[in-house]
Amino acid sequence: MSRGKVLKNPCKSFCIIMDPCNLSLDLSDTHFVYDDTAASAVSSPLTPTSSVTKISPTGVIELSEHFYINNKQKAPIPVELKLNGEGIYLRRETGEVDEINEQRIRMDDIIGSSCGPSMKKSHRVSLAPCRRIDEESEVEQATKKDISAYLHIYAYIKNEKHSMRRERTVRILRFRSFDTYEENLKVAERWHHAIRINKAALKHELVEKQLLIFLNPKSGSGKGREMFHKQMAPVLKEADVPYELHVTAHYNFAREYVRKHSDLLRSYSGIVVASGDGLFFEVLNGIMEREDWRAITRQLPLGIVPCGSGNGLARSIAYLYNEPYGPKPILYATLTCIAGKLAPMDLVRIDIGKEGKASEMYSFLSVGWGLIVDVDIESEHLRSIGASRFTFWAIRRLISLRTYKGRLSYIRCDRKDGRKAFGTRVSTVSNEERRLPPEVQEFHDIPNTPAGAKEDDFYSTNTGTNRDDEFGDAISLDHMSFHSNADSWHSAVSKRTAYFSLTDQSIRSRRSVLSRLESINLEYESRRPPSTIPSLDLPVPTDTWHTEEGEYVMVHAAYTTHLSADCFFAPESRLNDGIIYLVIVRSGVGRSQLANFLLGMSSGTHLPKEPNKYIEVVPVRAFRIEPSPEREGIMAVDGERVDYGPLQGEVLPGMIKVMVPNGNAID
Ligand SMILES: Nc1ncnc2c1ncn2[C@@H]1O[C@H](COP(=O)(O)OP(=O)(O)OP(=O)(O)O)[C@@H](O)[C@H]1O
Repeated sequence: MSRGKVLKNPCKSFCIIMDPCNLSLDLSDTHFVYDDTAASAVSSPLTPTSSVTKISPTGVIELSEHFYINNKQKAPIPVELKLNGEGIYLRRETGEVDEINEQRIRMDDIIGSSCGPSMKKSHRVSLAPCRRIDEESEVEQATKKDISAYLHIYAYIKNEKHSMRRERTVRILRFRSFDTYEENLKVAERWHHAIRINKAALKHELVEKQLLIFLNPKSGSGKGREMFHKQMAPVLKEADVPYELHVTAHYNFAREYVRKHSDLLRSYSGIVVASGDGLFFEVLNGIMEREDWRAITRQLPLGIVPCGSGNGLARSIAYLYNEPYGPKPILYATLTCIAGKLAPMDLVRIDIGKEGKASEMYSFLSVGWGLIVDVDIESEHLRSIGASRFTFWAIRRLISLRTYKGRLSYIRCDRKDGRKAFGTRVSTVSNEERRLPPEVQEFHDIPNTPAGAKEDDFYSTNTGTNRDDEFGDAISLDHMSFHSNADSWHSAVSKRTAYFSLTDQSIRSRRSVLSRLESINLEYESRRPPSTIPSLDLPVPTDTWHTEEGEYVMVHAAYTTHLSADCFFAPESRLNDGIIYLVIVRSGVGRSQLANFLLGMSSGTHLPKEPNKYIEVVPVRAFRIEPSPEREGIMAVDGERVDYGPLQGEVLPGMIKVMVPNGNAID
């Protein structure tokens, strides 16, 4: 919202007609409405002669109309109202100079509108779900007493003073220029329709499909249901977003649903998880177990509404788009999920265990070994005391500090090279322009930068545009660098071969071998994303990997900025940077240094600015942890405990699409 003139007399300003910014969605009376007819003219209704409608070449509808703020004490105040693709512009036509006389509400901030007869307070409360409005009797009532039709426009505007808050604002337009309610309703519906069309133009589509929402009634404080009905459902209703709600009945309920549902793409416009990070992990892995995982990850966006205890992903998304998180994270995240904006996000494929006990999973948040996961998992039984369980247990663990021996390997990747390393630049390159190295010529789409173009022209940006080919292209480039001298790389679980390459010796009938290999590659590709690193059974190459052996207090790999709402763990991380931040704390670190590290995690000041012998952060694109078997410990993926033993992770850049707020991502 921008204001044209300095407010000198706020009492007379437009704010008198605003719903009082009530974030808890108490839909209390709005005392003032904009009438399309001045009160003095009601006895002889006027047809609004000033109404103007235009349709721009892009399909955006422009409407303008004069309204009045009727005031018992004073003469009606005329207000000019314009609606276009940018939003709503209001100008109060008054000669007085000591008042605000302009307002703009951005289309991005408007979530929807509704129109109908007067909404009495009791009916407004009925925005809460499960309550039915008897529309006929309402219309009858309205026609008897009030032939006006009302349009409610709902917006959530960033507070100018506290930009880290959004405030609910309702504008009510009253249409009563005509003799009957039906005629007035038609005019109101024209505005309602125009808002819908203009919002859709902003999203570049009119989404008619419904959202699939999973709600974990047990997550966080266990008030998931109540939070949904009080904070999410009213916003979805105001935005007129259709949805199908599934309350999870048990562990893996959501995973099974997304894995088995035959046609997710045709049924839903996106999946929203109203829960903690644990349920998001379930949904993600359910998708990756599907045959059509590639289509789903490209086309079906995932959203999260933080109802859990950790909420690292929701906090990271809000941070990266400079959006408020508290004091109403559920409300703000719901607004994010209906904003219609998507961004690619990296995943990390995790391989665990060897010798017949191998398993794989897809992670979006972190992998932990040592101190942080010990504190998190071991204090699980103290959940009832809330967030202070972490402080309590961290102090305990600082006093009796444990260290773990093991081997750590990784492929280093500088921040500025994160995207480059994976070749995500290539999706704009056509097949004809792609040049292939001799050993794989003709059957792998390995692209190159076209002549004359700068490499940077092809790097993906973090703007959330649709880059459907990102992941596929990333695989191709990696394949080029890793597979040219091998007959095959085995997948980490070693049951399947992820990718085949072709050496000169193996070519007898080039065409037939090529087509056979092509089909094998396609088959495996459809089952799972190809691996670019050796399986856990095989040693890592010494030329591209760095390996060290030692004793560690912890090793934590993070790929979102926040591990939980109050743990700002990897401040440099971006949703789609292709980087895993490996934070290593080595044995020998002083207790005070460690205490400062733990205390600094909430503000992101825990990582040393200068190279440090004991605490180090390394940007990598793949890592392997091999704990020494002599001591048992805890390992966790996205906060969930996994089998203790060898584990490796490899980043899959831009693998899924997530719902993000309107506005630009931070650099
Ligand atoms: N009805 C249910 N009963 C028991 N467990 C469930 C149910 N629904 C989901 N779960 C499981 O509960 C686990 C934790 O859920 P979730 O992550 O949503 O909450 P949380 O642990 O409070 O939050 P966070 O992971 O952010 O700390 C998940 O592994 C999920 O699979």
